[in-house]
Amino acid sequence: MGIVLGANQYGKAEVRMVHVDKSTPTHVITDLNVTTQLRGDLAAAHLVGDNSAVLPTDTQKNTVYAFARQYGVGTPEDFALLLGRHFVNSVPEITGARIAIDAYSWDRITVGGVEQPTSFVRGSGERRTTIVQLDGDDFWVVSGLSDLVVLKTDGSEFVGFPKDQYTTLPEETERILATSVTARWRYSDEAAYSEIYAPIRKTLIETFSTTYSKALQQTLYAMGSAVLEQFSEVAEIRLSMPNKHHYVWNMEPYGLDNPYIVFQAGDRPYGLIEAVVSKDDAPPAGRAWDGVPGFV
Ligand SMILES: O=c1[nH]c(=O)c2[nH]c(=O)[nH]c2[nH]1
Repeated sequence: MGIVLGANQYGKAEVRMVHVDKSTPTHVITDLNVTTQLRGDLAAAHLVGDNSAVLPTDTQKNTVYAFARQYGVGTPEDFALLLGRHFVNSVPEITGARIAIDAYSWDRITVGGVEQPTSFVRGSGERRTTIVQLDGDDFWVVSGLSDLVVLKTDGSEFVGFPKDQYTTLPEETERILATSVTARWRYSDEAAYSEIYAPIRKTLIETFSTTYSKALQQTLYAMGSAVLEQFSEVAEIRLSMPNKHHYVWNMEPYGLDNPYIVFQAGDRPYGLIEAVVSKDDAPPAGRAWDGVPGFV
């Protein structure tokens, strides 16, 4: 029997780094969670404990802080590319890298209607995300967001589904539609990451709102299509959307009616709707989706 080493990568997971840009009196805060993973010819490390090509994960962590100080951060995509290129050029045996960054939001505190330049309140749990893959000089950028929670109280139905002996769900022409959107998209060209993020997020939210929903599946597809139609740089978008069920609470035992006014917010289980939506002439994905969890 022979034993072989398969695919491997290593790095520092979840480096929490906060950068404050103080170049103007109105400070700008960037709060990141950075994961670095390197790959290449690391057989000697695994097979015989030869660490001559193993850039320590501790050094990778320090590089995150040092680069923030030396170069600033900019967009998560640009910072990930900066780090990845550095690591790929650091040790001859290291030929590839995967840098994943989640960005947490801070909103400015307003006092008496005036935005404070140096104090912040943590934003929603929503995160801006990026995963950058590098292989030598080649690179792939996936941008996205997660935990974008949206809800609508009208304009949603779910009817016409098959019924068998286990079906108890009533056909509903009125319901709350709510979800927590995780979206990731890849580009066909290099994109202006700082400019494109907010408009894509806005398109997702607006399409959720304006689409009359016959199912969360249809809403998901409409959201993905809208992004592809409006942004020529985006080749493909993947969406994962839990159906955050809201159950009409039965008031009959209390002798009250309940015309979709009072709901029980469900926790678990939840429907989980996921799809890839892409342009039919999208360039090949290459390594863009390698190791991206939580999608079809
Ligand atoms: O939008 C929905 N899609 C489903 O697939 C589904 N299944 C279900 O029970 N409710 C819903 N709602």
